Amino acid sequence: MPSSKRAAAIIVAGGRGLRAGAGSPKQYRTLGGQSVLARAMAPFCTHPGISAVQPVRHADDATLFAEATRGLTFRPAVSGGATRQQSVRAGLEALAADAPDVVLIHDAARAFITQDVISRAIDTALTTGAAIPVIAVNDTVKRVGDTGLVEDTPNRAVLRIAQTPQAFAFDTILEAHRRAAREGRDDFTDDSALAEWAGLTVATFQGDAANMKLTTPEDFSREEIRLAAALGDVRTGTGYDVHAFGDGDHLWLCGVKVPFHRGFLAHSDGDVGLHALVDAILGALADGDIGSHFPPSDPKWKGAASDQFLIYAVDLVKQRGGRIAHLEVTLICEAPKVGPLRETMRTRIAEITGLPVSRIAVKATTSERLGFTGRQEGIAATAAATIRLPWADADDLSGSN
Ligand SMILES: Nc1ccn([C@@H]2O[C@H](COP(=O)(O)OP(=O)(O)OP(=O)(O)O)[C@@H](O)[C@H]2O)c(=O)n1
Ligand SMILES: C[C@](O)(CO)[C@H](O)COP(=O)(O)O
Repeated sequence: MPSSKRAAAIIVAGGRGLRAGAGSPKQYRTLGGQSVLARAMAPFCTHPGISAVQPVRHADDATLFAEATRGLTFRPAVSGGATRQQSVRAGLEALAADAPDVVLIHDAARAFITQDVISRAIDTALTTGAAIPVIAVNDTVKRVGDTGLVEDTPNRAVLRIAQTPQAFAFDTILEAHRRAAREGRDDFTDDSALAEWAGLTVATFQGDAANMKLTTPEDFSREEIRLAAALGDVRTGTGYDVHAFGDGDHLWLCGVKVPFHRGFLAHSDGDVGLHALVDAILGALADGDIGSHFPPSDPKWKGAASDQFLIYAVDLVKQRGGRIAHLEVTLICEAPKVGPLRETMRTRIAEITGLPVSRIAVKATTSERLGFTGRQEGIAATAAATIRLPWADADDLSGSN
């Protein structure tokens, strides 16, 4: 877009959402933890080609609106009217004092708008003066009469589904809306229809099937399932391990060899930190514990380096198609001091697991000289793992399990 041109966006959120069913108007409901309105507005608020975002809400919705849009930057909302067309005009009038070159008019009910579609809207409107996003009709369409009988079958090759944002030269669409109001025309279901009536030529550009309008309860349940499937099956697991001190001159802690005046009494190398992490991952997988995968009775694991247990647990997650999002371990001991070793330990766990260091937390605490750790008889460790698995089946998602 030429830098001298300004594009603004109007988000119409003044409807009642009656077809979507009971509860708050649909634009204030959440999908995947975020309000429909925020999803619809945020890509405009952060688009570098949009100089101002003008929301239009129902006069009664000030509180719902404020809660749903917290954190976004936009012009003060104005109240809409009884129809979408009236709400659009309220938004246009609010922008008139500082008129942009083009205006994009978008339904708050289209929550899955992308910045690519917004860019196409700006570019096409700047060159044509009026442009709307469309997608092809993939089903055969019938014209059906009042009797329920099919009257004819329009040629679907020339039909398109119109979406928003619909984009226009600002002065032209404002004047068209004012004229429609003067002439008592309040029946246009989109701004393109109003522009066509006013004699404008309307161009089209490629829309996006994902940019559908949330209209019915089924739209909400389908999209909730889709978002949940995309997020995956997020699980957390916790782990705990203890080893007593024995003779020795070093400890293995979180995969790091730490010089110390004691060693661990253990079948393996006794690395409580890695053992707790392994148990946390196995817990998140609901797949037993470290003892069931590496029985202490098996001589194979005598003196074993514990990094192989962690590699094994990470592989189990991969085999299930999952990913580890976060690992954290807390060492509970009076000594050695963990603070100076923290970054080395994080780096070592990152090496073993293949995760970025930023996803690994190593913490430590004393037990205020209380209990076995306070008496320096050994070290305890707790751990937590957050993993993301693909959903196994649709039943999981519908909550019927
Ligand atoms: N008086 C109105 C009516 C609709 N809209 C907005 O226009 C968009 C598209 O309208 P629609 O999907 O029909 O929303 P509602 O009118 O809320 O739904 P319903 O017809 O089911 O009540 C929505 O973002 C809606 O909030 C508006 O700003 N003012
Ligand atoms: C503007 C619109 O979303 C384009 O498809 C549609 O016309 C709105 O229609 P509604 O009857 O207000 O849902």
